[in-house]
Amino acid sequence: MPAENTPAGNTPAANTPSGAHAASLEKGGTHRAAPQRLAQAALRDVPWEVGVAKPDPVVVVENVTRTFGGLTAVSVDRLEIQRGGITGLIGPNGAGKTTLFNLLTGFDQPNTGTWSFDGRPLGKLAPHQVARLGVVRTFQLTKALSRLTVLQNMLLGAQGQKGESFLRALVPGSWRNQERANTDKAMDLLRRFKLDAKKDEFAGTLSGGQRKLLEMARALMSDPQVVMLDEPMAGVNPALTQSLLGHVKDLREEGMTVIFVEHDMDVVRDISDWVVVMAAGRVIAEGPPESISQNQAVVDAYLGAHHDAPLTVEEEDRVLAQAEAQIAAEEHGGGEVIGSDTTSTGKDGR
Ligand SMILES: Nc1ncnc2c1ncn2[C@@H]1O[C@H](COP(=O)(O)OP(=O)(O)OP(=O)(O)O)[C@@H](O)[C@H]1O
Repeated sequence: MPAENTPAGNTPAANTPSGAHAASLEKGGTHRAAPQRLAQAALRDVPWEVGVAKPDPVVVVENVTRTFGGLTAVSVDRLEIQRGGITGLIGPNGAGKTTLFNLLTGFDQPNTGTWSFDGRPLGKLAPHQVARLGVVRTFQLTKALSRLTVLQNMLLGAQGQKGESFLRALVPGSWRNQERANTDKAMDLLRRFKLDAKKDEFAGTLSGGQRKLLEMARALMSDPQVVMLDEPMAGVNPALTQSLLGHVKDLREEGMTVIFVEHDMDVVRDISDWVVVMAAGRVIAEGPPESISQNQAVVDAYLGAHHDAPLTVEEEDRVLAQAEAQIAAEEHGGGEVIGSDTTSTGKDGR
């Protein structure tokens, strides 16, 4: 753990506010701190250390492990998520990011450990109970039901419907009012995500990016406080990526806490207030975006995962000899040479 990494002298450059955000700063001639700046400011003096305490944690994870057979997919000793900020969760393939999301939202059960939302333990709850408390998630592969319309998909995301209650269902008109309110809310969100014109189309006809938007819109039907997005930008075209990024920033502006998994480091740098890095199930680093590329453990984890360390001199010689042997074999028309002969030529040629 990089104990020497401290924020002293490394405070992030203040973001330049833009658009509506800038307008809110200037309203009435006074400078009001927007929520985005509050989360960033609150994290400014937090040391860049794994498991570090946050000034106002909304989610706290303690000693959570999850194994599959002999494989430890998640082993997180302590992780706190700052309220009202955007936390990026990164790490090489198989690091345990999705498994951690599954655990925190009740889609999987751990071997050990506890975690809480606003001080309430969430450990034993089912996904719909976690959602009702205010923690929702989206999935890497969208779960939009392709044989339902866009609007029907939205209505599935509504929580706490009075129609769910048997007693309320006996009160005439009560359920209808709820249904109308849900539809109004769904249409508001669809307008916001520019999907309202598609409300009666089957979700299966939407593009990948539109499905991601639908999934985010549906997650908001339950008025969550914490939104967990699993690779929200994956497979989305560049135009929609900008739109999606804007929507994620909007969630923060509205005071929600966002945790998102992402592989694109430009996206991570652009929108994160804090970045958590996982590798082989563990949190190996955390800090503001600019701290991450300076962290040796992170560099090692990524290089190790991508196998892109430079070749040694011996390896270079061998690869070259193999290539020359292949070319020679093709020139002589002797296809049979490629293979074992090539290998032996490579070895002998050195
Ligand atoms: N249901 C399962 N059964 C067996 N192994 C699993 C299961 N789910 C995940 N794993 C394993 O746990 C490890 C962590 O997987 P996980 O999907 O959480 O990683 P990730 O960081 O989300 O990866 P990616 O970025 O590729 O989505 C991997 O080795 C994976 O193969």
